[in-house]
Parts: sequence; structure tokens; C-alpha cells
Amino acid sequence: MARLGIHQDFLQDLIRLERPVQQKVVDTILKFEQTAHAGAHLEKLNNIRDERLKSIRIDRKYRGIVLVPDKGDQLTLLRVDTHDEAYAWAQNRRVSVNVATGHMEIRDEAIIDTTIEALTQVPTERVRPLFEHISDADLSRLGIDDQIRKFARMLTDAAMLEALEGRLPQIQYDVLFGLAAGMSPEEVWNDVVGSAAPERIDPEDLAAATRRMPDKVALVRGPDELMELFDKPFARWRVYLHPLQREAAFRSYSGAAQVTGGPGTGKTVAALHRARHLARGGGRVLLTTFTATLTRSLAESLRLLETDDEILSRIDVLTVDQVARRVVDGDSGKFALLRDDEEMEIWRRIIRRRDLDFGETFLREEWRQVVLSQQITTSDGYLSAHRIGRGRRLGPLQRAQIWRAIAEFDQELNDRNFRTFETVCVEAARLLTERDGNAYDHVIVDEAQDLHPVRWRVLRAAVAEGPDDLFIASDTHQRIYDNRVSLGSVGIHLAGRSTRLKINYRTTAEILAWSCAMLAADKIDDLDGQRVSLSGCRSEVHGARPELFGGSTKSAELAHLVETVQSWLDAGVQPEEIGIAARSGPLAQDAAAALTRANIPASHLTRDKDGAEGHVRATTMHRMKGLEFRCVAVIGVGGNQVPAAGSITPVEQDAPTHSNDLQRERCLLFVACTRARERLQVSWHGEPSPFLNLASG
Ligand SMILES: Nc1ncnc2c1ncn2[C@@H]1O[C@H](COP(=O)(O)OP(=O)(O)OP(=O)(O)O)[C@@H](O)[C@H]1O
Repeated sequence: MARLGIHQDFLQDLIRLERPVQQKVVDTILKFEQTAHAGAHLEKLNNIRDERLKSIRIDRKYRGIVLVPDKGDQLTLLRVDTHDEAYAWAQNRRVSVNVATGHMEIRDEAIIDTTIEALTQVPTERVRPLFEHISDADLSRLGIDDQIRKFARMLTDAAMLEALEGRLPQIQYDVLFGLAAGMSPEEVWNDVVGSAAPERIDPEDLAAATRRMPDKVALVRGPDELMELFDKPFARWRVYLHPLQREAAFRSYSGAAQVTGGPGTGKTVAALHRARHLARGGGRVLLTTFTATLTRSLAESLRLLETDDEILSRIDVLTVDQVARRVVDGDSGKFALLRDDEEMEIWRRIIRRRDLDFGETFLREEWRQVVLSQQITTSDGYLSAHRIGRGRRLGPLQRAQIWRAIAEFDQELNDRNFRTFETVCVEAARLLTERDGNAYDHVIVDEAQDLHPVRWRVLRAAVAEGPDDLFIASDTHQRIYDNRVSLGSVGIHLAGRSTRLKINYRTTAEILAWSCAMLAADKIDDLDGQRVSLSGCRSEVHGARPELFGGSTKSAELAHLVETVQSWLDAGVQPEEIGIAARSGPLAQDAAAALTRANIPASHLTRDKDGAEGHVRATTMHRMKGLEFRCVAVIGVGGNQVPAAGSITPVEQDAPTHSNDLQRERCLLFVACTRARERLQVSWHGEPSPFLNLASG
């Protein structure tokens, strides 16, 4: 029986159609699938360049254009439009197989032919061809076919290429664009084409080409699923998975495995599919991450993916702290959990009592990052400990002083039955290790780059070492807290079981490139200690460049913000599709207040308060993690605010920590900027932040 696949680009068009037309498309697809002889519904088109394009009747007014490959029984719906528009579209198009990627691609052959014809008439003797330095062999290797090569050889500047954007096959356009921008063929291969095609490519075999791109063409499991896709267009990830996402999510691993990749490359999506896959296999699954806000959004997404309550009941979506708390609560009765400010007060008291020459933040971080991280329990252990990443050198006398302060802190917690999240985790890891039987069969960790070693130990102890035990999604370019870990040191060994995702589905190529440039000089390792870079992370969607604005005062900046938000609303963006990020909570609050004063509904998102429906959301850069918006304004990116002075260790006190702090602040700005799907505005008042590349906005 023939089946009809749906091309993603077509879905985007369909979302704009009226509801009754959408319903008729669904009915047509259903009818099509129920008929043994697919050809019964398809009509031949006249005056067509590509005979494999046929038409399907939706109703009196609308037609669909379907690709019918020469062999195979999967047809693909490429477009739905009014009768005349659909026919005009099909008449000019040709579908082909890209010989580098093996994917199906579509071009407006008519306009490319006309352009070549027009360029033939233009005398070019004195102008250098744009791709003079690139050989034919390189162009072919990068998947440029005869027609596009002929066109490319006539170009003398990049604007001529850009004029045909959307008309050339997308990958071939991106290849030429990269070369025109000065990238070498090798760089273009890595960045645009990606990994080599998995098998020998037959340029005539469209059926195989379609199968190779499940993230673009998908079979939908029935009319309900299709209708839901129209309702929730941003939930397309439930159906369209890239082959690498599919592999990461559904593969069986002999031990712990990880998925990495730049922002928006679908790591969370892979983690969600994996959670469902393992739960469907009967396992008890923990899906976890580091903040409650993130678990709320994971739980919501999971409910989009899986509706069967029985399967859902096998998946716990909890922060690591919640897991630890459950274990400890069940075992040791009531205790008081210290708030951050209460903990700092205890450290301050100890410093006063002992007349120490260290600040409370330094002592607390020494305790967290050296003592707890390395599970140090004796003064000798601390005297000989490596203090990697802590910078400031300490002599034996200072170490002895610090150790006594830490012992006093421990004592006070014990005497008063106080705990911090870290000590709860330490206890939970111990209890889980002592217990017979593990809490879970599989643990899946999202945003893993931000977990402290004590939390990793809880996770390690919650699942027995073995096949499919831990699945870790992370991007160390997005580390926004100070927690660094090498997985080996907490008993997690990946042994090369790692998948790197490269296609960004969230952000436009323009926003992504601008944001990635901010981290270009940073040296960043992954959780397994391997150097990683963002090169190769790309987006296939193009849009406006980020806008930059500097105001002379804070009120001028906020006034500009109000204007920008109003212009986005006027263009049809819904208020809840707009996010405002600031380095500090008070500035986010001021932004929400300025918008409200201008009669734009806005709320300030905090730890306990999600934004109201129908409101623009303003929050801190930290809280932006895990969110995404069509339009994002990152505000207050001034020299005095980003990096935040209070978060940077002075260079003269500790140079390595100073540069770690700067990197973390850059990553934070990077995270905020990469939450934008379509539009990004970055603004400041006074001097701009040194992190901003003002030339490239
Ligand atoms: N295969 C896909 N097809 C379409 N959209 C996708 C696909 N995979 C992911 N997306 C969409 O891309 C966006 C980013 O996905 P996701 O949050 O999983 O990325 P991420 O790598 O976890 O991002 P980050 O690291 O920035 O938090 C989401 O809107 C998601 O719906």
C-alpha cells in the first residue's frame, strides 16, 4: 500500500491555511492511505519540467502537489495551494538527489535557467569570477550539480547568488554561500555537508533520498497526529527526527552514552524520545536535570510525546535534588534545609570567630568544589588535594586553617540538624549505594553540563552499571554555573559512546553565527575531557541579522525596548512568544514594568512564578535556559553589567579563576541570545559590554 509522507516545508505553509482546508488535507491523506491503488487520486500535470510531480485534489479550490518517485511506494506531499498557485509552483520545479548528502532537494529550475541565460548576455571579461579559486572537482565533491555549477561559474559577486536564495536547492546554496564567504572547501564540507553520505548515492533514486531525511519527510501515524501538528507547529520534533537524533534516542548501548551539540540541536528532543522508548520497553526511567523550571518544561514536552498514562507512570521527571530529598526523607526523618543566605551567614560567623583572611564565597566554594567534589574527609586528604580550577595558591598553614573552618561548618550543620542540597546529595548517594536494588533501570540527564559532582554521584548510585544505564545530554558551551566535572571521576565511563548533533532547529543561521562568534576564542572541553567546538553547528533557516542598540541612559534603553516589542506585536507575534533577558532580576523586573506602563501585558518570571498567558516574559539570563521564544531582547548588556562585576574574581587575586569566570559570563550571554527563534535584539546603556562584537550586528 502506498503511503504519503509529509515534507516539513509543506507543513509550514499548511499552518497558514484556514482550518476547514487543513481538515480537508487530512481527509485527503486518509483517503489516499485507505485506497489500494494510489494512482486513482493523482492527476498528471501538463507543461511540467519534472514528470514525477503530480497533483492531488483537496477540494474545488485547493490542490496538493505530490512527488511520485519512479520506484518505491512512499509518495511525498510537497505543497498545498490554490489550484493556479499550486500548478505554477509545480511547473517550474525539479526534484533531485544531492550527490554529497544523498538527500532529496527541490529547485526552481525555470528561474535558474532564465538567470543563466541572462548572465550569458553580460560581458564579464574584466571582472573576476566569484569561484575562480575553486576547482570543478571540489564543487562536485560538495554536491554541486551541472546546472548549479554552470550558474556558479557565471557569478562575479555574492549578491548575485543571494538573489536566488530559496530558488536553488538549499544545501547547494549553503555550499556556495560558504565558499563565497571565504570558507575553504574543507570547511564547507565540515560545516555544511556534514558527515559523508552513509552509502553510495544513486542520483536517480528519489525513494532512497527521501528515506535518508526523516527529519524533513515523515510518515504521520494518522489524522489525529497530523491535526495536532497543525495546532502545535513547534512540536514537529515529535515526528521529524534527524537520523542522528533517531540513532541517539533509540539505540541500545552497552553502557553510559551521551549526546552533545550546540544550542537548539535537539538534544532535549533526543532525551525525551529516549525516555519514552525505554519506558515503552518496560523500564523504570528517571528523566532529570538541574532546575525545577527545566523539569516542568520536560514534563510538559513528555506529555506531548506520550499520552499513555501507564507508560508515563514509569517515567519520573525530577531534579537531582528532588531525587536525593526523597531518598533521604524516607530514611532520616525531618531536617531543615538551609537557604543560600543562611548558609552564607554561618560561613561569615566562622570567619569572624577564627579571624580568617578569606571571604565567605571563597570558603563555600572551596568546600563545594574541592572537598565535596573530591569526597575529602580528612585533613591529610585536604592538605594533599589537587585544587584544579581554584587558582589561588594555598600554603600548608592556610590549608590547615581552611580545613578547621570547614570542620566547624560541618559540626554546626550536624549539631543543628541542618542540611544543604549538597549534603543531602552526599547522604542520598551513600544510602542508594548501600541499598539492595536500584531505584531506576535507566537515568536520562538533560543539561548535564551544570551538575555538581555530588549530584552525579546520586545519579550513578540510582542506576546499576550496565547496558543503557545513563544517557547524558549536554553542551559545555552553555555551562552557566561553576560546576565542572570529569565523568570518569564520578564512575561514569562513556568509552566513545557519543553522538554529536549539528543542525540547529531553533535559531536562524544569522542569530546562530553571531552568537557563536562570541565564544570563538574560548577553549572548552566536554564532560569527557575532549576539546569541543561549535564549528559545524548550523541552521538551515535564514532570517534577519541580530539588531544592536545602545542607549545613553537606562530609560532610553527601556524606551527602545518598548518600541521594539511593540513592532514585533504589530507584526503578528503573540506576547508570550516574546522573551526579555537581563543579567539581573531587578532589571528584568524594570523591563516588565516599562512594558506594562506602555499597555503591553508583561510578567516577570521568577523561580516560583511562570509567566501569565498572553504576557511578554521578562527574566534573568540564567532562567532563560530551557526556554525559547520567537523574538528575544537581551537587555542591559553594558560594560558595567555584563560581565557582572560581583561574579568575577579579580585577576590579581586568582588569574585562572578570573578567566573561568569570564568564560562563564560569556556562555551565559550566549545562552540568552540563542533562545531566539526568529529575531534577536541586544541592547545596553552607557558603554557596551566587551563581549559584544559590534561590527557584526
Ligand atoms: N528534528 C527536529 N525537527 C524539528 N524541530 C526540532 C527537531 N529537533 C528539535 N527541534 C526543535 O528545535 C528546538 C530546540 O530543540 P532542543 O530544545 O531539543 O535543543 P537542545 O539541543 O536541547 O537546545 P539547548 O541546548 O539550546 O537547550 C525545539 O524547538 C525543538 O522543538
